[in-house]
Amino acid sequence: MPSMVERIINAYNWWNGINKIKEGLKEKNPDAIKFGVISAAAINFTSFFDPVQTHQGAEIVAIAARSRAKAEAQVANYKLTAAKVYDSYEEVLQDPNVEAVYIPLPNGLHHKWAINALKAGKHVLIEKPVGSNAAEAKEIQDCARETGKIALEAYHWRLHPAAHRVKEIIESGKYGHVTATSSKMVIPPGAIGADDIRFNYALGGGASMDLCYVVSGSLYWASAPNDVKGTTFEVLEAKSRVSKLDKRVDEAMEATFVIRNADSARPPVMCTTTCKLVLPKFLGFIPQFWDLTPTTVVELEQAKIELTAFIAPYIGHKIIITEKSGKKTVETVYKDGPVWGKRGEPWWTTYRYQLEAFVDRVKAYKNQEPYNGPWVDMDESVKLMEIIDGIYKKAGMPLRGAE
Ligand SMILES: NC(=O)C1=CN([C@@H]2O[C@H](COP(=O)(O)OP(=O)(O)OC[C@H]3O[C@@H](n4cnc5c(N)ncnc54)[C@H](OP(=O)(O)O)[C@@H]3O)[C@@H](O)[C@H]2O)C=CC1
Ligand SMILES: O=C1OC[C@@H](O)[C@H](O)[C@H]1O
Repeated sequence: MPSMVERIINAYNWWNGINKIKEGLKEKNPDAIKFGVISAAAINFTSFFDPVQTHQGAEIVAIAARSRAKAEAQVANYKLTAAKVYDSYEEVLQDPNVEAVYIPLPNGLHHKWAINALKAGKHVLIEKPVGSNAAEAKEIQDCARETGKIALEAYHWRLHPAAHRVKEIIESGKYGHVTATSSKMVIPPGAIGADDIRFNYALGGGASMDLCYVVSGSLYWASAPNDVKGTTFEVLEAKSRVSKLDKRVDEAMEATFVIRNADSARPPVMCTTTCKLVLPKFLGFIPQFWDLTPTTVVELEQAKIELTAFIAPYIGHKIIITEKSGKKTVETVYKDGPVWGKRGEPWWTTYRYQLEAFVDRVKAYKNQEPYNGPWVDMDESVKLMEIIDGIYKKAGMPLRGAE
């Protein structure tokens, strides 16, 4: 059965006439980047197959799942006509035709398979969060450097023009410095089952891991462009609500941390994050059932900027600027923008922008050209995992991958 996210994408494609557009884009370019996919994950269609179907520079040539039948079912269901089915992930990595590997495994397996893929000479697009903890993230970064291959953590929202536009407004200086941020993400009741990987400690489960976008939102707004590495942070408070079945797994987490930039002209930024995989019940009801829109808010000296639906801005978002004077401006951005220039289509999802960036970067690599387009650097991925580790430590919980 399709997941809730897949059903949303299906409805989105139907509404925007994208299935017709896909027909016209079926033919791949001769130099299309050839991808392998390891696992028949539920997210595959939304995050990868769907964008590949509208990108003539990307092609899926291999897939494996722990059971061959599961991989074959995805090939048939999503018409992956060019994909060879293998019996193991390792065989995908050993296929000389595969240039890059998409890794949608449980979080606790990202590190192992990213390193295996890089060592097999493949570029990697790794689902978020990039590893179980910061040490694993750093090892992936080091391995990508050593092998000379490209590694991208799939923080798709960071590659959408709406996020870039908010960052542009912040950095314009018009409203002064950033002083605080708050980001929130809540999973709708019933969207995930009790046996989901998200509740499995050994597989890197936990709300802070799965809903790591809230930390990504904080760091992107708070840090000086091109100097994420230079930022330091201190977690001031972290309150978890843990699973009754495994106290190492956070069902929800509220955290406050301060981010400081190397550039001392920028004041410290107070960040608060809320993430909930499970909403608490009261007398059998969920009182917060309406509180589901993911939002991120940036407080500046002279204004507040809110980006609604920040992890899925393609579905419909608002950039709301409320100045201290009370003046309110609202804008939306679905294509182009300050980082992409003239690029994109109003219907491109965050995953489609992500694929565009990844393919562009691999192409530049193959042509031995520099790549200056939109990206999420591994320095940012490592810093994000350091903050997530810090949140777990402050909450008195073990780091993922530690036990
Ligand atoms: N970018 C985004 O918007 C989203 C990203 N994600 C990320 O994608 C990843 C996968 O999430 P999702 O698709 O929901 O998860 P699924 O459980 O559907 O997929 C995980 C896959 O991992 C494979 N796997 C390998 N070893 C194990 C194991 N020991 N236990 C369980 N599964 C195993 C399974 O593969 P096999 O098919 O080989 O049996 C399974 O299909 C996560 O990292 C998650 O954070 C998830 C949703 C949205
Ligand atoms: O985008 C997302 O929404 C739901 C989450 O459970 C998932 O892992 C995440 O990436």
